[in-house]
Amino acid sequence: MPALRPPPFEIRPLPSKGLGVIATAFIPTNTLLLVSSPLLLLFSPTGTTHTNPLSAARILTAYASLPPHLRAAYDALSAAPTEENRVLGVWKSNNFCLDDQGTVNAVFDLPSRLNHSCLGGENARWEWDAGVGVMRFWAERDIQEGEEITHCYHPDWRMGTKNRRIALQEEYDFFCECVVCLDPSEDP
Ligand SMILES: C[S@@+](CC[C@H](N)C(=O)[O-])C[C@H]1O[C@@H](n2cnc3c(N)ncnc32)[C@H](O)[C@@H]1O
Repeated sequence: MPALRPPPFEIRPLPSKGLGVIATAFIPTNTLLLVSSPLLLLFSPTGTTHTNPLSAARILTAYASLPPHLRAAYDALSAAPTEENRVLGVWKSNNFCLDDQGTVNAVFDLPSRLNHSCLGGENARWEWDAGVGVMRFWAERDIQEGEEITHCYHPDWRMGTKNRRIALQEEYDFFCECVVCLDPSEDP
């Protein structure tokens, strides 16, 4: 199934989140939102984790070998503020771990503009098609016009808002302002 053309969303600046993706029309559940090839794809036979990430040297070497148009797209992405090296900052902010073992990691262009929502607040999901080498994003539920399209960066975290925000800050370098964390009725 091809993704909708023109896409039913646009990238806009959002308060406290940088850029984000906003639906420009009603999007029914299970709509294919986008299909994207990696800008930078790295394999790690032993697998990566938060505490055992890819080495800076591997990321920098791979970045240096990118053709100029892919490097420009990579450079345009947002970067984690605590990384001194911007290439590493972009990797930290935007890399997707594409398999359960952490052996395939990649940065994409448009998928990088989707902000995070903690579990229950997200409305999109992705899959990695290793055979074709593309990521596909789908509407997880009906999305209303004007709603932000988000996915859950770390669905395993089922803890109170305070602890989840600390964990997100440690792993992803941002203070979460998602709908779940902003809901005063949520478990603090
Ligand atoms: C993958 S990028 C998402 C797109 C990004 N906002 C941009 O401007 O390109 C991840 C970064 O977006 C911001 N972000 C994502 N989800 C957020 C959230 N729930 N609350 C606050 N900032 C968020 C953080 O700066 C994070 O490092």
